[in-house]
Amino acid sequence: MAYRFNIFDNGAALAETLAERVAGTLAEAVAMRGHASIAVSGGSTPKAFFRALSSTTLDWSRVTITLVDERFVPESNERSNHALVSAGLLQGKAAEARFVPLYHDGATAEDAARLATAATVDLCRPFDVVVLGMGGDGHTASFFPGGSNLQMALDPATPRGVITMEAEGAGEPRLTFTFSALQDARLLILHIESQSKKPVIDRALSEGKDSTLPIGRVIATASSDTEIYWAP
Ligand SMILES: O=C1O[C@H](COP(=O)(O)O)[C@@H](O)[C@H](O)[C@H]1O
Repeated sequence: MAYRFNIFDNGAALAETLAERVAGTLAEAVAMRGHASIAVSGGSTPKAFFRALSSTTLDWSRVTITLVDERFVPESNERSNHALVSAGLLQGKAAEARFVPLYHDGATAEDAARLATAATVDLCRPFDVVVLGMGGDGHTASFFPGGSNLQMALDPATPRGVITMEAEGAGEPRLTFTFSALQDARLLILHIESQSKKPVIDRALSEGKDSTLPIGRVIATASSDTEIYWAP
């Protein structure tokens, strides 16, 4: 589908504008349906955005937050995306939101994926907001180039839900929502920061649906338009 590229001078300006855009969409969903759902990314990029979003005014008690993807580690692990969300987003006004984790203690990654699918079944039909990130290798969510379940993850026929992924660049095994669960979000955002990622997203956009970079395939084949937010 189509995309719109929004360029900011710096990460702080991006975070404020993106937080307003996301909060507005969540508030609209609450007004129309009584509740709202959002799946956010982990990694290092979203910290300022999480801070800005957590201080926006809306009825957070009616918002459910989950993750686009998670490392198969408990919240106590410093690489946990859940820990990042707890520290940055589930704070201030947003502390009233409900959080649904993908990781499940004691389970194998496959078991955790099944449990996470069951726990999120009502959230992603479709999500109100999905905020994707992008790694320097062109991965988004845990759709890693060369990933063990990449074809399944990207296949539009794969049911909505959470599956596992292993890949050389991924570190630990991953849990990730499938493309089908993310691609029709009412608001589909891609949040990227750093100069070094600019040529990666430019290449992904120019290659489109045949790109070897998973983010290129996601943007080209998603049924929702993607709003790209980028700052150096
Ligand atoms: O592994 C991950 O990486 C991407 C990008 O992270 P960043 O640190 O380069 O911002 C992230 O979108 C994804 O959620 C995360 O699990």
